[in-house]
Amino acid sequence: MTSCDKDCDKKRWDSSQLRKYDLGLEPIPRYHYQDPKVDELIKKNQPVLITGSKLVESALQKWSLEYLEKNLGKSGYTVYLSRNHKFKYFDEKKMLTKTNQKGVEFTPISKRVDMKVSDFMKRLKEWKRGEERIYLQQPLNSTVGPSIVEDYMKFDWPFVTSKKTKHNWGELTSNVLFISMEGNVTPCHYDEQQNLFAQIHGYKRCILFSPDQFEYLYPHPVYHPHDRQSMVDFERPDYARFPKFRNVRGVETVIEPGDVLYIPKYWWHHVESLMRGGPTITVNFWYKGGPTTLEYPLMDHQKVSIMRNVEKMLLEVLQDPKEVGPLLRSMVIGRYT
Ligand SMILES: CCC[C@@H](CC(=O)O)C(=O)C(=O)O
Ligand SMILES: [Zn+2]
Repeated sequence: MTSCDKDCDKKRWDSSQLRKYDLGLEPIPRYHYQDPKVDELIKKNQPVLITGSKLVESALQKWSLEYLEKNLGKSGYTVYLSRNHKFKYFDEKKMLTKTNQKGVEFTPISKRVDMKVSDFMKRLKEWKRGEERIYLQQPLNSTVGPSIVEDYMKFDWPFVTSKKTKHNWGELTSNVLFISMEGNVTPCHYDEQQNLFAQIHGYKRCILFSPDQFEYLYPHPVYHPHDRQSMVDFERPDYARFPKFRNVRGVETVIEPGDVLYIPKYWWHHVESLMRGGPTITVNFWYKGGPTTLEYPLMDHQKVSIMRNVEKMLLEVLQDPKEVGPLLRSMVIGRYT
C-alpha cells in the first residue's frame, strides 16, 4: 500500500515507514463524510475511513505540541512507558484478583505513570534510542485549559451526534487524547465500544480484523489483565502455539490529519504511529454500544459477547482458571466437535 491512493503529487509517507507483518490485508474503504456509503457501512458494523469531515477541524491547525503544552493544564496526565515500542494495554484491576493470585504471574511490558505535560514534552523531544518509549493517553476532562475547552466545543458535534442517533449508539463515554512517539504500536485488541477515531497530527496505520476472526487471534482469557488483547506477537508469531493465526484476514488504512476512522465495537485493531513520521496526535470518541436485540442469525460480535459471559460465569463458579480448560474440553471434545 502506498500513500498515493489519494493524490500522488504530495508524498506524505511511504511503505518503508510501515512495520512488516505476514498478514493478508485489504484496504479499508474510504468515503467522503457526505457520501451515503458511510452510514451504509456503519449500519453494518463495518469499518470505514471518513474523509473531509470537520469533526476536529478546530484542532487541526492549532494542536501542535507547543500549543498543547501551553494549554493542556498543569495536572498530571496518564502516560505509559514501555521498554520496547509496544504498548499492550493491561487492566490493573485484574492484576490482583484472587484467581490471578493462583500462580498466574503477570508483569506488564509497559507501565502507567502520572506525568506533567511539560515533562512529557521534554522527554519526547530529548528521547534517545534505547530509552523507554512514552505514550500519553489521557481522557479530556475539566483540567484542560480554557483554549482547549474552546477548541473542544468547536468540534463538529452535530456530525458525531448524528452518527450516535442514526445508529442507535449509547452515550459518549470519553474522548481520549493520544500523543504518541513515532513508531509506537498499540498491539491488536478489541474494545466493547463504538469508536470514531479522529486524527489530528501525523500518520497512523490501522489494521482491523472482524469479530469472526476471534479464533485466529487468540485473546488472553477474560480474567487476565490483558483481557481483550491478542496473545499473538505480530512481529514474531508463534505458529506452534497459535496455528490458526495463519488464516487471519484483515483490512488496513493509514489515517491522516482530518481523517476519521470508524472502528466498530468488538472489531480487532492494531494501531501504529508511522516510523520516522514524527509524533502523532489523535482524539477518539468512545460510545457505549446500543441496546442489543437478539435477532437470528446472531452477529459475530454477539457471539464474542456470549463467549465472554461463559468464561466469566465458569471462573465465578470454578474459582481456579486452571479448571476452566479441562471442563470445557470434556464438555466439547467428541460431543460438539
Ligand atoms: C489505548 C487505546 C489506543 C488506541 C489506538 C492508538 O491510537 O494507539 C485504541 O486502541 C482505541 O482508540 O481504541
Ligand atoms: Zn482500542
